[in-house]
Amino acid sequence: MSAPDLTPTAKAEILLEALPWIQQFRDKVVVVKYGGNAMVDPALARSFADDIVLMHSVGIRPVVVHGGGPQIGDLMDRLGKKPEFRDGLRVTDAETLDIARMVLVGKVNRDIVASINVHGPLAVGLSGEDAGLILASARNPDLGFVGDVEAVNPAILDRLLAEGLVPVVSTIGADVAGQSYNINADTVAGAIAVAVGAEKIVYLTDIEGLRADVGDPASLIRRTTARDLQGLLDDGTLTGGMIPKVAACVHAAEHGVGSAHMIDGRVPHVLLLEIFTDEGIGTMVTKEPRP
Ligand SMILES: Nc1ncnc2c1ncn2[C@@H]1O[C@H](COP(=O)(O)OP(=O)(O)O)[C@@H](O)[C@H]1O
Ligand SMILES: CC(=O)N[C@@H](CCC(=O)OP(=O)(O)O)C(=O)O
Repeated sequence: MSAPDLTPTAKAEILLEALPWIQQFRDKVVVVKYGGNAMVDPALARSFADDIVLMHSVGIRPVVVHGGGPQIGDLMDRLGKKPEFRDGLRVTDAETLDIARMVLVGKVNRDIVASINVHGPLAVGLSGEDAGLILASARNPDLGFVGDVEAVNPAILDRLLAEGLVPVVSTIGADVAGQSYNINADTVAGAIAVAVGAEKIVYLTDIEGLRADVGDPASLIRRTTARDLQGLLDDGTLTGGMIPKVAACVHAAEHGVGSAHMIDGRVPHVLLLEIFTDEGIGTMVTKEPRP
């Protein structure tokens, strides 16, 4: 049913349903990981920007961490390079690092900042190299310039948030010698959520949530705990891009982030449905079981 079909009372009830959630999340930091697969449609990109601005307008402090895997893949194709992944991570030689940096920092970040700032001067784009935000180290020599998050220095984010701005972070980090690394965006989002003391982290992806059986849409896991997910990671049930995502949810939930969510970024305004409705949406991960 579209909004004009609702009675005035029904419309008011929908708005009122948001009230306790607005109160609960007021002044809290919510990290939103915007996956590359969830940003391919321009209408969805606009609905994402609307949701971030609405969250900000009711006093939530969003931090956007974005991916761009498919967009990096597209430019690699155009340049005649073949993407290769191991356990969900892109093997990154020096040329691929340049491509990832150009696409993430130079294109995807700019597009997100621009779409948020249509609503007012709110978003500031930065990469993990800015103001020492992400100290990286080489993850494994076989993967080339793929980084691990060694440490997050959240000072620049704290300053931007204190100014009422919305940081939009690209996931390139640097080591102490200034060497850049390509870091999986799910991993960075989890580490940033822990470092800024976020109340919640939300992953927008291209599937409705975590499935117990990837081939069976009816097997959506609505609620789970960090411990149960660690079991899935250890027994090899998860594949591809879900591995870093689930590992990051476990890390966040075990290090003080109230809840981690995996939701379907292909659904317009899915962020609002997750944050401001009673039933939520997708998969919720907490440290302890919740009713
Ligand atoms: N158990 C699982 N439940 C849901 N998705 C899974 C699972 N295992 C693997 N996947 C895959 O993970 C994909 C989402 O991860 P990824 O492609 O890295 O997205 P993003 O670009 O949002 O980070 C899904 O489209 C799905 O194909
Ligand atoms: C090391 C590594 O794999 N880095 C990722 C960074 C982008 C990313 O994570 O994007 P999504 O969130 O859209 O998948 C990559 O090169 O694709």
